[in-house]
Amino acid sequence: MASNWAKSAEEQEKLVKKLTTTDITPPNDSEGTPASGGGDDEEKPVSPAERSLLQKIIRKGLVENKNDIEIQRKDPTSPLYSVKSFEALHLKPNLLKGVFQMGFNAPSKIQESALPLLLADPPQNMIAQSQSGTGKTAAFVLAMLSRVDVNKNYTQALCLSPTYELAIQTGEVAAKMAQFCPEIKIRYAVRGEEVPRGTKLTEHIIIGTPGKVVDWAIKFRFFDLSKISVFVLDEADVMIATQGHQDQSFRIHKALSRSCQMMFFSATYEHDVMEFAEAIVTNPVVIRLKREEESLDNIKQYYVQCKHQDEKYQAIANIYGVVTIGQAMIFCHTRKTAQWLVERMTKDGHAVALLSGDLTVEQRIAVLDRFREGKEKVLITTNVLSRGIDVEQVTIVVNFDLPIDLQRRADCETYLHRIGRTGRFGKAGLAINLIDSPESMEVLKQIEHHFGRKINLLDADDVDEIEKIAADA
Ligand SMILES: Nc1ncnc2c1ncn2[C@@H]1O[C@H](COP(=O)(O)OP(=O)(O)OP(=O)(O)O)[C@@H](O)[C@H]1O
Repeated sequence: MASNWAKSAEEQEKLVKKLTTTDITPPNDSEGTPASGGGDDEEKPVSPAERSLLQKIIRKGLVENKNDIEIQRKDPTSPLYSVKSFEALHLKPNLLKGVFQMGFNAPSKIQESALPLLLADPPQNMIAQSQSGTGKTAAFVLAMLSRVDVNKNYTQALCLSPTYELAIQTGEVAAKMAQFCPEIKIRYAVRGEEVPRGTKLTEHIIIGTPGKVVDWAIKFRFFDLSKISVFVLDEADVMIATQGHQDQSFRIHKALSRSCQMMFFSATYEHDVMEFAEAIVTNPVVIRLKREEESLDNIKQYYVQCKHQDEKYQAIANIYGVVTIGQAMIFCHTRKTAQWLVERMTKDGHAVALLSGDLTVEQRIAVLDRFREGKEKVLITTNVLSRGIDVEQVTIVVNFDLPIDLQRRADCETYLHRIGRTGRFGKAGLAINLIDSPESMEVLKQIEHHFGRKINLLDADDVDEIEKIAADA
């Protein structure tokens, strides 16, 4: 196993070298200043757009959800039904072929209810909210692809995405789904894309960012907004978090025809998002799939008593040495600790990945891509960077430092998010907390008390025991 892990060490090492200094003395602030507390060790917060992108990159497949769909509609005469198969949607055969080619056997929960409405005649307006990964993008991409009439050579479907990268992600889904429909033409309206003055675009679908779409449609009239029959506003919650995007979206929306079908997607359901939604979408059907609560059921929790940072390192090395299945994530309090740990593990010949605020967006994507593909078994990160990103394939979570808030008390919400799993996973997980001071022991006690669950002591030298526990997880 160690050789497997070592295989990719070289590539990872290149990244690490860029990021770390040659000084590998243990940082003495691992339980020190909370990450949000300032200083040059502080991680910069990740923007909602970037978080959403990273989440998409690391995701392996559909996020399942056992909650029931909630549907509200103002017009009781609008048809409501759900489908259990893609065949039941009567798609164009080549489009259906593309859907199956992507490995989609049956509609996801949100798709079961959303797709019949999105494809209905007369068209229905929709506001849909469900957490990232539940199949929203695939749903509206399918709706756009089915609605366009390829005999008309002008733009008929428009999708607004908050950023360049998110628009590209959506475009890639559309290209895959339309792989057997070469007659459907798609164009990106994003930075770097230039169109000569006076051009009339003939692509059926445009996926772009609001600023570029305002330029192309309103300023230069490369396409006619009044001829758009499907308008999608994706990642609305991220959109409103980006300065100027909401106003630009309204400008675009104003130029659409009354008969244009409006679809509005968001991963969250806050008041400002819903206000935005209602201003854009008239007489909508609102579909909502609540996030499943995370829980500590099926998670085995342990702590390892260490005297100092070096012993914490040793504990990690022991765990790394015996774990042969699954992937692990190690959380450190500060960037400095994370970098120190990565450097030390790399020097000892272990292949580990570092997700750090020092990386550019492209580097972060590269790190997460490699981790998703299993090229590294261990991902070391700080909380600031990874908060809100679900890493489903991880079976072992190590808290090199326990999460604490500004008052240095246990941050139980973060602990639950790092360790917890929703019902969808079914399988067990393993959490190991490294304790090296009376303060960190106190934080552990607060966590135990908060969740009403005992966290057992584990001897990090007892490799047989660790092996057994990891194998059961
Ligand atoms: N019906 C399906 N069957 C199997 N996999 C699916 C299905 N629909 C979507 N997926 C896959 O599930 C993952 C999540 O889907 P999708 O990106 O559409 O979700 P999303 O809700 O739009 O997420 P986000 O909010 O991050 O955009 C993707 O990898 C996608 O290929």
